[in-house]
Amino acid sequence: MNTRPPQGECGMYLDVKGITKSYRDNTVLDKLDFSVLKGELVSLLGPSGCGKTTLLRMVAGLVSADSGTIRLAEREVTTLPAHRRNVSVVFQNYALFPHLNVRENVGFGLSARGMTKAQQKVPVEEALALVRMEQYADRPISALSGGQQQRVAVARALVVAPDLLLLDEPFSALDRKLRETMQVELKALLRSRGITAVFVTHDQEEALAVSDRIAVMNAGRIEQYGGPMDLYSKPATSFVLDFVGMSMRLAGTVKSAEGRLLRISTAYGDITAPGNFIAGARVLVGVRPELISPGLPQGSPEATNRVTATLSDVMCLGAKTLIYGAASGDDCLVCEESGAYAIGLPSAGSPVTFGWRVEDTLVYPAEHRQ
Ligand SMILES: Nc1ncnc2c1ncn2[C@@H]1O[C@H](COP(=O)(O)OP(=O)(O)OP(=O)(O)O)[C@@H](O)[C@H]1O
Repeated sequence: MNTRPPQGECGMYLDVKGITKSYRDNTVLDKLDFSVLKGELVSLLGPSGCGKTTLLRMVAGLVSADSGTIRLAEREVTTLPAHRRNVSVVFQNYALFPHLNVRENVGFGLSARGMTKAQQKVPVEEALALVRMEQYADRPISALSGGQQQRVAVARALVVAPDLLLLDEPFSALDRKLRETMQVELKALLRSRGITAVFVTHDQEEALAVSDRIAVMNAGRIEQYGGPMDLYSKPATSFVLDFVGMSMRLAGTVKSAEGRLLRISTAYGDITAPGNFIAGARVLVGVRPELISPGLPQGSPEATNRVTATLSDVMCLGAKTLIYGAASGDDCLVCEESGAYAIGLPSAGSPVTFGWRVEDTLVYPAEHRQ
């Protein structure tokens, strides 16, 4: 159930404005703006070192900002210490207390708030029930699996009824299958309780799976902030194209520009694309692999692009097959077919044609920040 209020019915629940943070001459966050609506599940996605954890810890009150403001639930919290923000954090390593059992771990935040063991009983049992760990209440932490420890960490975070739940790579220590199960479970749990949460992850599939919106971060700034489909189908920058999902990527030079239609030369042939560049501009052409066919796509020839290369590899991944063409430099020639498409394809070394629609072609300036 989606308990997220429709946009416009409430103001920003978390509102981070103009945040800057430097360590000596290393600017980790650069005049960053970031906001979350009440009930939203948002991911901070980006490569290692881009500043995700620093932003999360700043919202939690564990790191101070050099400048800028943070408002949460209609309160200015910029200089409030962590324990006065009513924010819970689930850390990557769970940070459970090994000398306490499951029940004592979950009740820890309530003890810190002065609640007696008797007063804690009901909320702790409710929190354990939420994560389906009631039967483990008396177990020592050391006798739990990784997934069970993660559930305890979530129960401990939720038992204090936080205004905001922050999760720093919460699934990264789990194997792929368990991670996927936990993503589905946690998303359903947060939705059903209307909890506002911010996840930090460097895993784009995880961000796409769990989030209402994703903020893609690069070098201390947010490159794009939007819904998973928006980011995937309309990446605002070549960095987002690269970081979210796979893509065919070709370096090119604009030969001519007529209205909004560009003619671009690439190492594999000329193509046509919509865009706003002048002749001579160096560009990066991007196309999502599932929009490309090995051979001409359906439709009129004028509406299609076609490049030819030598088939270099075919990877059958079960539900889909990736077909690669030999490419030079940073170029990547790839298309995706559903199912075990490899049967009947020419062998490596044969020529292969990649075809796609003009309107599915994305064009960016060639230079971009790494
Ligand atoms: N206490 C600190 N002192 C000095 N530099 C720091 C400190 N904390 C973080 N940094 C630097 O800030 C930058 C951003 O770190 P941060 O942990 O926020 O990145 P991240 O995007 O979360 O990366 P990862 O995915 O690897 O955790 C890095 O260059 C890091 O070395």
